[in-house]
Amino acid sequence: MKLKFTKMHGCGNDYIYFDCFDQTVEHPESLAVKLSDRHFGIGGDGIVLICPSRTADARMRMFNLDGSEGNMCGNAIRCVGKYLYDVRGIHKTRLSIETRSGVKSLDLTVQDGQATLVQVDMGVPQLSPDQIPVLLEGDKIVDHPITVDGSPYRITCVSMGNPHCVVFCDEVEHLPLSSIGPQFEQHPLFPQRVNTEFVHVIDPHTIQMRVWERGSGETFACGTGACASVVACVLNGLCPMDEDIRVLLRGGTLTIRYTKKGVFMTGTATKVFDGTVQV
Ligand SMILES: N[C@H](CCC[C@H](N)C(=O)O)C(=O)O
Repeated sequence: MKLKFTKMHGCGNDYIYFDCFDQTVEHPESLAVKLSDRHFGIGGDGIVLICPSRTADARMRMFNLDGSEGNMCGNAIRCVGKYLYDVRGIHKTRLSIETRSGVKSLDLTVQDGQATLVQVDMGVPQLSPDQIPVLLEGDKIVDHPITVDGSPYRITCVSMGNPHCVVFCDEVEHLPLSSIGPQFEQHPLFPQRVNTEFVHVIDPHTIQMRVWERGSGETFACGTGACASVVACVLNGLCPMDEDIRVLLRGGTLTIRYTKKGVFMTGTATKVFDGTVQV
């Protein structure tokens, strides 16, 4: 069977997108593993299905590199918004997209008939340990000491519809992420595994972040992770609320604002190419 796809990325966090309005994708879990391979497949951090929805303009499903289904993806949702506007011709600058963690609202900036910048209302972060989930006591987990692979770390935990653990570091460029990332991901404190952000605060309005994603490993950016990092910065008194914070990622920059109403993420969405694949 042949499937049409579009390769898109948000700050270098790249996925293979399938339009499921017109075609059916069977076994997305195994397809994600096969097609994400950067040597034997198309290459990507996973796959995303853009499906019809009864309650929103579209429904999105995302599958990590290992085939596991994520609840939410900040970089993918911006690309889905761009796809709906540019390709499916839904010419509204406010779009709603259904995810496994609820319906999200998007505001598009359009230039020359194409969506360039997308702002997403990412909702209110969840901080209680059972909602993240993390097996620790308390109403929130802020600057909490844990041991990972024999070394001490301090973690702040946030759910942005998916679980995140934020660790503050003096620098992130030289971190051996491929060895410490999996130790966090598989740590027994996180029964559903976890996405881990390593954050260096440059100044109260600028942070640098690297991420080890549950199910995909190190990616060039993580939208939900950037939001979780800014929430963690506010909880630790490192960044202000209600102001734009720039999050510098390996593949670009996202602007995050944490307000009482929720977290707002703004960033680009980029199409790379269209293709057809035999599956
Ligand atoms: N890259 C994504 C997150 C993928 C989530 C996934 N790794 C999980 O929670 O299983 C983002 O931009 O938010």
